[in-house]
Amino acid sequence: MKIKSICCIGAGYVGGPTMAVIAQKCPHIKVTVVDVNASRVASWNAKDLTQLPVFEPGLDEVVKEARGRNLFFSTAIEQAIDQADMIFISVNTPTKTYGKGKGMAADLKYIELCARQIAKVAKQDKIVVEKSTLPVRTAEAIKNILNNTGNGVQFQILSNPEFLAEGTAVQDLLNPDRVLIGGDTTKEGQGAIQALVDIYAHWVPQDRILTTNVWSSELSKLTANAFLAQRVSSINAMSAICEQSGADVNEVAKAIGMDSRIGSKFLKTSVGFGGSCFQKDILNLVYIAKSYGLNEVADYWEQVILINEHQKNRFSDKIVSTLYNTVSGKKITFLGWAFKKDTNDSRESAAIKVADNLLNELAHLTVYDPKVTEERIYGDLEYLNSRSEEENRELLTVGKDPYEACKDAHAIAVLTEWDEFTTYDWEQIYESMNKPAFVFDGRGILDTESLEAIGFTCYTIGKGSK
Ligand SMILES: NC(=O)c1ccc[n+]([C@@H]2O[C@H](COP(=O)([O-])OP(=O)(O)OC[C@H]3O[C@@H](n4cnc5c(N)ncnc54)[C@H](O)[C@@H]3O)[C@@H](O)[C@H]2O)c1
Ligand SMILES: O=c1ccn([C@@H]2O[C@H](COP(=O)(O)OP(=O)(O)O[C@H]3O[C@H](CO)[C@@H](O)[C@H](O)[C@H]3O)[C@@H](O)[C@H]2O)c(=O)[nH]1
Repeated sequence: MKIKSICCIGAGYVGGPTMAVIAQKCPHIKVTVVDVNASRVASWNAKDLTQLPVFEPGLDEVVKEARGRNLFFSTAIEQAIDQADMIFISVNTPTKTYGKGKGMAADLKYIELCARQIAKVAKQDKIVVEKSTLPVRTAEAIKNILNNTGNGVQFQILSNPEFLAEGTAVQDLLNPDRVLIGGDTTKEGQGAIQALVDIYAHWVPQDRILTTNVWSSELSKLTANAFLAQRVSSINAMSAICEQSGADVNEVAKAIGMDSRIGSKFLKTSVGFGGSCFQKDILNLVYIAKSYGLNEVADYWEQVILINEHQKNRFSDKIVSTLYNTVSGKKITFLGWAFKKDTNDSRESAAIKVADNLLNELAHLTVYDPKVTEERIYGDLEYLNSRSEEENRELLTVGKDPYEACKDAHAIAVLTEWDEFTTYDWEQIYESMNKPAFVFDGRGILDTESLEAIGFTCYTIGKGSK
């Protein structure tokens, strides 16, 4: 089957960039990305490309090339479903906040809504592709809904999880380690797999396109995230031992990473991993393990989350204990709020928890982040419900200029590894601060030796005292 028209439901961090790259690489395919969120769709259609709802290096160029040619963003969901041969479901699958599995299981209500909408609208056979990250065997539920329309339309369900990381989304999409496609072993299933393989083959070498059964594909996505997050928690656990023992976690990471069996990636210690995926997907895995009665397996993976919580708390505790056990009324400046550099996304960012802990101690926080909006920062805090909206706004201000933000601070805490933080005039910052002036580097990006030469007292995560 040759695909002429694609619809993607969900114009978020995955749907937008993924479809933009497919449209760029396959100019003969019409790609329509639809969303219920009209303002998000309007931002994707903005003339000024700096207003795209997702900030990703290089994305503006891809959108500029394809938008209006064969890439469209729209709220006309039914029309796009009707016209498409292939429909990607790329909606959010957050952790459930209610009922059975609350705080752990994936909330599949948006997925089910999509399946029902496709079932209602479709008049011709279609291939439905799970792009969202889903619990293993979700395709079964989607299939059930789609196969019970009674109108004779045939659906093939594929699993095609996305492995892009934010901040490098365009690079990851253009040059993926692998593309994973799971489908039925039937003739029709294999035909659907081939149709999707043919799309990716426009730019991805064939040997990097991996096909499996649906369940392996669904579970591989959760497994990949669990393994990646587990590496971060492992090195973060070691960072605590390094601080006590006088070892340097960067030296330890380098030493173990040179072992080709271990490898060097994902061994950078930090104030804790964030992002919309790691925590959500591991909790989902824990829930799945528990639902199969595999409690020991569930406990094993849950520990990755518990260490991550510990790391964030350890960082805020360190700030409080170093500032003579009280931060009440003291100005502390956060450099960074995003969960990693080069993204405007702050979902589950470690900064949120560290801020919440310090606000509980009545610290006065000023946050400067090059990309995260003020609205989003307050939104992140309000979501926690730890105090009233007014109290959050009283205790925390959002700075527009880093030098202004650091002025009169007792301490600076680096929460995100933005490159620009390393280029600041740190002497000027030092002059403007309260003394003693402290720097807490939660990302290990600053040159502590030169900061100490200026007069700062520094703490770097994972570095013991000499
Ligand atoms: N963010 C990432 O880096 C990343 C990477 C790989 C996989 N994933 C997975 O991809 C999925 C999407 O993640 P995201 O970060 O793009 O989420 P997102 O919240 O940025 O975007 C999802 C979009 O879907 C829309 N939507 C929800 N229900 C809808 C419906 N019924 N009809 C039309 N639109 C609807 C929402 O309005 C929203 O704009 C999740 O399952 C996530 O786990 C995310
Ligand atoms: O050595 C490291 C690597 C990462 N992190 C932190 O871990 C979090 C996640 O980083 P990263 O994985 O780079 O970004 P995500 O966009 O969350 O991407 C992950 O989650 C996506 C959503 O499922 C997957 O598609 C990607 O493959 C997977 O890397 C961030 O807070 C990072 O700062 C560290 O602290 N140390």
